[in-house]
Parts: sequence; structure tokens; C-alpha cells
Amino acid sequence: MHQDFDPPAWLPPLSRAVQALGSPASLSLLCAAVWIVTMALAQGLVWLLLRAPDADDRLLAGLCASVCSLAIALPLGRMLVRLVVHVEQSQRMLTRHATLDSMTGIFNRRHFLNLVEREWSLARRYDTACALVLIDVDHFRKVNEGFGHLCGDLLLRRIAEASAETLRQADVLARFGGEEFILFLPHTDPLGALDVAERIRERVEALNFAWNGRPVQVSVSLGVAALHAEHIRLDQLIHEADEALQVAKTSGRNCVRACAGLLPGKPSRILKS
Ligand SMILES: Nc1nc2c(ncn2[C@@H]2O[C@H](COP(=O)(O)OP(=O)(O)OP(=O)(O)O)[C@@H](O)[C@H]2O)c(=O)[nH]1
Repeated sequence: MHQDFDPPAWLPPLSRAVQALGSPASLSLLCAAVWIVTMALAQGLVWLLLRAPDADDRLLAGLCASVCSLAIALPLGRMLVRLVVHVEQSQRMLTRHATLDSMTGIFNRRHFLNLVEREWSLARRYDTACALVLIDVDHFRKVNEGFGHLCGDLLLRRIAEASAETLRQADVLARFGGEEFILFLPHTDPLGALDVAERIRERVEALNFAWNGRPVQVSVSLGVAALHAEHIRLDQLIHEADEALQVAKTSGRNCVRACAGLLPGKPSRILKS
């Protein structure tokens, strides 16, 4: 099961500071500053030691200062570049953890809700169609018990891939928890959403999934709901999709069901029985 992850509060400001320091302009400035300070120190030392240095002494001091400044500035610059690379990698990794489900590689529940809350408010404000699909693997417990959890995990990945393949760029697919996936379809009317759900069902059914050479029976049940005038919160839409999903489960599984009232005149559309 994935876990949501919060990056530590200090990382973003540190990352910004290191990135600013690590830019080519800042690095050049830093090296120039180190060079000037080392040069001044070396010249000062020569004046102090020799009282009245001649031109050769000053030239020698300048050379020493240049060598010293290079010896300091180069490792410093290299260290800084390494720090920048390290912080950038950590930042990328944390972003991955915060937004993706580690097992399937699709969005996690929290990121889904963050993304979709915005889409949902826009759809409500501008009165555009949008729909939501809940996808639940059938008899998944039996897969785990019969073939083991590694098989179950791989199957979840395959189902996520198969579902994602059918989608448009703007659609948002996520692992909602356990063996359940959630799909938000912006600018999609109820009929369109039912078609997408049916395509996913067909793809999963045709997966031909096998474990150690043994075929594993795979199917999903899907519940579909769409935005309507009475919706105030996103969880109402999710609740309606969940009700439709329960109908799909009790109708024998491996089927798509629409929530009541999705298609006027049809309490529940059955795509496959
Ligand atoms: N391998 C694996 N199994 C998981 C994961 N998350 C949840 N499960 C299992 O999924 C199973 C869900 O079982 P149930 O809720 O009974 O559902 P089901 O067996 O699919 O039955 P129906 O949904 O009614 O068709 C449980 O055995 C969980 O342990 C996971 O990340 N990996």
C-alpha cells in the first residue's frame, strides 16, 4: 500500500538557495571574489614581511595569490556543483514520492484529489461536463491467496498500464487505495464516460495475464458518475461512482454500471452483463 509523503519544510528554501548559488553567474562571481580576496591577502602579506617590496616581489606575490585562489576556488566550485546536483535529485525524488503511487507509478490518492478539486471547481463554474469512474479489481483476494502478493502487485501495475493506455492527456488516473483505481474525465459527458469505462473493462479482460506460466483470471468492475446541478462537493461525485461500483459488483462483476439518473430515463445502464 502506498503512503503519502510530505517533503520536509526546509528542503524547498534550501533547494532554491543552492540552485541560486549554483548558477553559472553566481559561481563565476564567487570564484572572482575568492580570487580577489586571496590576492589582496597575499599582497598584504608580502608588504608586511618585506616592508618595501620591489616589482619582482609583487609579481611573485601575485602569482602565489593566483595559485592559492585557484586551489581554493576550484574545489569550492566543484563542491557546490555536487551539492546542487544532490539537492536537485532529492527534490525530484521527493516530488515523485509526494505525487505518485510507488507501486504502479500512476498518481496517488492525495495528488489526484489536489488536481481534480481544481478541475472540478472549473467544471462547476463554467458548467462543462465531467465524469468520474471508480475501477475495482474483481476477486483480488483470491489472486493474492492463489498466486501470492508479488503476483497481485504485478497485476495492479498491469491494470494501471492497461487503463492508462486508453486515456487522453487531460484525464487523471490514480490509485485510490488497495485494489481500487479512480479516473477523472474532464470535458466528458455521461455517454463518453461509459465508453471509456467499457474500453478499460475490455482491455483488462484481454490482458492475458499469467504468473509462472499459469493463467490468472483478471477482470474489473467499474462505476460511473457525472457532474450534475446538485453536486456541491467532489466527494458527492465519488460517492455516486462508488454506489454504481457496488451495483457492478452485485451484478456479477466484470461490468460497467452508471449511477442512478446518469442517463435520463435509464436508472442504470448496463454495458455488459
Ligand atoms: N498484492 C497486493 N494486494 C493488495 C494490495 N492492496 C490491497 N490488497 C489486497 O486486496 C484484497 C482486496 O480484497 P477484497 O476487498 O475482499 O476484494 P476482492 O477480493 O477483490 O473482492 P471483490 O472486490 O468483491 O471482487 C485484499 O486481500 C488486500 O490484501 C496491494 O498493494 N498489493
